[in-house]
Amino acid sequence: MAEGIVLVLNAGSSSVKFRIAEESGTALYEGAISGIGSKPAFKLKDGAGKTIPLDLAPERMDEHQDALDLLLGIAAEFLPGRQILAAGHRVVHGGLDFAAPVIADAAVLDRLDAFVPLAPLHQPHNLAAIRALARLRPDLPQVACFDTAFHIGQDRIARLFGLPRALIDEGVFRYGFHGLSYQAIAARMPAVMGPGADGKVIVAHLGNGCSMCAMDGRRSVATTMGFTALDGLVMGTRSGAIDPGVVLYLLEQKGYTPARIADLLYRESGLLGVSGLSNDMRDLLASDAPAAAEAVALFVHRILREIGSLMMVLGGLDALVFTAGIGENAAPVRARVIEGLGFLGARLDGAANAAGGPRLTAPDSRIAAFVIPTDEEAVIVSETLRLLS
Ligand SMILES: Nc1ncnc2c1ncn2[C@@H]1O[C@H](COP(=O)(O)OP(=O)(O)O)[C@@H](O)[C@H]1O
Ligand SMILES: CC(=O)OP(=O)(O)O
Ligand SMILES: [Mg+2]
Repeated sequence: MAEGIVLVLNAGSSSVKFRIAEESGTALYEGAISGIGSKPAFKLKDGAGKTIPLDLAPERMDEHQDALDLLLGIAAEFLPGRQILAAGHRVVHGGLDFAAPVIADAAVLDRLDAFVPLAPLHQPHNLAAIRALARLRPDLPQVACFDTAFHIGQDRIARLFGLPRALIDEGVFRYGFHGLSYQAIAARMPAVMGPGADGKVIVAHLGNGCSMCAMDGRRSVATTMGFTALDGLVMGTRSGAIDPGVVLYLLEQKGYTPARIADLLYRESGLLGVSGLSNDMRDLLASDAPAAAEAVALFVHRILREIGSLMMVLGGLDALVFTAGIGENAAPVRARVIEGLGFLGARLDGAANAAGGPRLTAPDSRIAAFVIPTDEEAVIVSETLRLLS
């Protein structure tokens, strides 16, 4: 009998990234459906990364359900006779309740609804994709894999805010995110870094959302994101950490509504807000506008400040790992971060950095730096199969 396949979905606000994998984990196809709610675009690649030209996308795609319909059609057309065994999903917020992947049945979905306000850019779409697929394929086992789970073993002190105990007791503390990415990196680190992988390492996930994770023995000991994915670094459209007094000022002095403030902090700030130009690091690096340069400078400055903070939690720093869209591709950003650690003995290897690594530092560098491409989808495939077996 032909091997079954696993469908992986990483649903965002207007897009669904997907992978179709063998039971062995080998990727057969992957891609993204973007433009949900407007004009859809469809990208498909084979397992070797080669683009497959397709003219399938309809004129309009109103809902995630339409995207999933399209995806199931693709699976049937390209993999005739293959049975879909399960679907695995990235779910950004699992709160305190979910420390490991679970079968996402109706009762679990109802509990996960509670975290929608804490991850408005992600959680509603993650859950919508699971529900849409459940309507199309009610018998298909669906597994939710959480971005918060990797951080759950952190010391309690690393997770507390200095807030009244009653709020702490109801779960207002630091959860941290990008855990599927950090899990993928932690698994790859020994092959790329050797025994140093088990030392004191800071992983910088710099994508659309940005965070850093301090790892010791490849376990999370602290991270820059907190109760929500707004905290920490400057991101594409999110502010990162700001003085909470700014929120009070907007509410009390400027009459902003909570919804207006949420839009401001999640969608209009970060690189986009500071540059007034774009949320895309490529555009900013190519621009000679002073505000674009300022946005990039702030992005790097905030990374360096947070490295300082995470190093103190680790009690030192052996290595730095860059990953995700900016971390994997933006050599000028990596160079500025590594040069910022020069006083600690970090020595950039400019040619290696320009070539994309994996090692970015000279042999005599006291802190090693690497690029390791992330693979959230691979983690979801293996977790989904593990849960089902
Ligand atoms: N060649 C590049 N140079 C600089 N930045 C890049 C490059 N390629 C991608 N990026 C950045 O990576 C970001 C997307 O990161 P990615 O990890 O794919 O995001 P997500 O998966 O969260 O949507 C883009 O917004 C862009 O700023
Ligand atoms: C949690 C988060 O910020 O995810 P992303 O980077 O995919 O937006
Ligand atoms: Mg991402």
